[in-house]
Amino acid sequence: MMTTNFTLPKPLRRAGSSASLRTVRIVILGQAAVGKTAVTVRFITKRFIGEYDPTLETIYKHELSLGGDVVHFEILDTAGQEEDALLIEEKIKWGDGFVIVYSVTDRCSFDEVIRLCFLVNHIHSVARKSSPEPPPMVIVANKKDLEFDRMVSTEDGQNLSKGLKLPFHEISARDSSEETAAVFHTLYRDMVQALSSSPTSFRRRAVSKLMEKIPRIYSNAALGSFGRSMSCSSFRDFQQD
Ligand SMILES: Nc1nc2c(ncn2[C@@H]2O[C@H](COP(=O)(O)OP(=O)(O)OP(=O)(O)O)[C@@H](O)[C@H]2O)c(=O)[nH]1
Repeated sequence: MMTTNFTLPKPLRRAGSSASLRTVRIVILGQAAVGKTAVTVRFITKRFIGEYDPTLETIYKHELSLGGDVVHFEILDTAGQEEDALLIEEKIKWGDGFVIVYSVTDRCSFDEVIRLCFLVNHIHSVARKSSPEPPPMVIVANKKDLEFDRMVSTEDGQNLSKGLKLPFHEISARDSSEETAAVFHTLYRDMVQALSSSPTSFRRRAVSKLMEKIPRIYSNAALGSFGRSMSCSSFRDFQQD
């Protein structure tokens, strides 16, 4: 299991247990070919794998030790092409936190970020009336290694993130496992903070059966051996009802 020196706010640690287990659901959004799968697989396996099936939509399950907690990530890597509004709504409702990816080599993918952020905020504000705060989100500018093909400056990305009041990471999934992991650590930290300020914000709601049809891959399987099935508690366990 991978470990990191990530520090959690103490009040959220489960009393009496040294390593608690929590489940976080993350949805990766962004236009086609911006590197959503590359970012997800880089985080989970620390490897960069060049080509993937663009149509394959997957939920990756991955366990990681962060600041003394065992965190069970469920990461939905969406297919980037235009799709059914109902389907995207179900996926957004399913998620607790969101990574919105664009490519620095693709101006259209950058323009799409605002629409996706508003869509996430809108769907969550309707679905989770009890929690008025927008859900945790991170903006990711990927492919920064392709400097000669760059169409979106770092400053453009920073200004967008300031305007939307969201964290911003410019990364290369191809070149850096650390930069990629930092995206998920930031999001996880914000999810923990959101939970402490709004304990009902991660209450699970019923989602469509369509979500059950998305294939699941356990990180151990992605690494070449079959993963264990785990029985685990979820973020709900940390709500103080
Ligand atoms: N140079 C470079 N290429 C990258 C990087 N990240 C992804 N790619 C490449 O970009 C292409 C698309 O990557 P994917 O991860 O399949 O993109 P996606 O957003 O999941 O695409 P869809 O599934 O079609 O939505 C592939 O050829 C990757 O190898 C990066 O950081 N640098």
